[in-house]
Amino acid sequence: VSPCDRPVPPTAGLSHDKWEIHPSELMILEELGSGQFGVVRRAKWRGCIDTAVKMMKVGTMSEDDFIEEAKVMTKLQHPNLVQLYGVCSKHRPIYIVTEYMKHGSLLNYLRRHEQSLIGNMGLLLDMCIQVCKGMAYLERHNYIHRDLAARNCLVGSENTVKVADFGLARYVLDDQYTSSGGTKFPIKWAPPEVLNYTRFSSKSDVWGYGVLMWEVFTCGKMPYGRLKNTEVVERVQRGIILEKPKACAKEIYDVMRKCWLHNPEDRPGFRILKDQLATVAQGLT
Ligand SMILES: CN1CCN(C(=O)c2ccc(Nc3nc(-c4cccc(NC(=O)c5ccc(C(C)(C)C)cc5)c4)cn4ccnc34)cc2)CC1
Repeated sequence: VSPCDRPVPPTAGLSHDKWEIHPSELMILEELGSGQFGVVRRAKWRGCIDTAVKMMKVGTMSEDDFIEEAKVMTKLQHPNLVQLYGVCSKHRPIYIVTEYMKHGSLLNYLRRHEQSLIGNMGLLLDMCIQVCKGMAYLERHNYIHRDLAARNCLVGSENTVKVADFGLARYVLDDQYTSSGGTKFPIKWAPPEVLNYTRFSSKSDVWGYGVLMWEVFTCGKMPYGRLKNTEVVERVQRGIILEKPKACAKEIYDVMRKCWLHNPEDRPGFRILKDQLATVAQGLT
């Protein structure tokens, strides 16, 4: 049986460091995007498995800590999580090799397909439910994402949506990104306890999930429009929340609002959210 017909091993498989991938196994192809973190390119692994390879610019992350954590991340396997296949850590820059998602980020997908998506509440809700399932799996494994947003979810074939880069934020060295006062900190997706005490939890991920739902039902609008981060912090502290998107049914907005309850304990967990959204989805058909 050719390797291309065998089911994709969730990790590098055979070698004793099953999370270590040898660069010779990768055939690097076109660039998918880039940023201050480095470059992402599509690649064929072992001749046939489509992957995305993040080539992390030296100095952007604490590499040894990440490589240690990669052993845990490769064990997180769910249909709505972008699978980490392994890392190439014997050279610099290190490569982070994941499954390939052919339609790119959920944020760009929403913006590019707004015309065909805006009236389709059922499809938008299904995207939210897929993300919720991936997040419920992470919650069950006591794994906190720390940067859940539409930009960090990816779209594959048949409108599959998966959560990407879970936990990666812990290894970013740029304190403009990691500290809540930094210019790159995702303020608009952060709850009060993160803004004030950097207290991350699955319940702070739930707040970010509420904002992701808002992004989905506005087809990729920027939350709080052009408000400056300081103005958003002030509003969030005062309990002012995002308004209901036009294309969103009231019972869906009611779920979003629960994600934005001031006290983390009052917010539903992802398991509860999944059931509530499934109930709303039944009501729509
Ligand atoms: C018809 N359209 C044509 C245009 N288009 C594409 O070019 C396109 C197609 C597929 C793409 N797929 C992926 N793209 C990416 C990708 C692309 C660009 C940038 C990034 N960025 C990152 O991965 C990234 C950025 C920042 C950070 C920290 C936490 C350090 C701040 C961590 C990670 C990822 C990752 N992937 C992982 C699995 N699949 C993909 C991305 C783009 C989409 C389809």
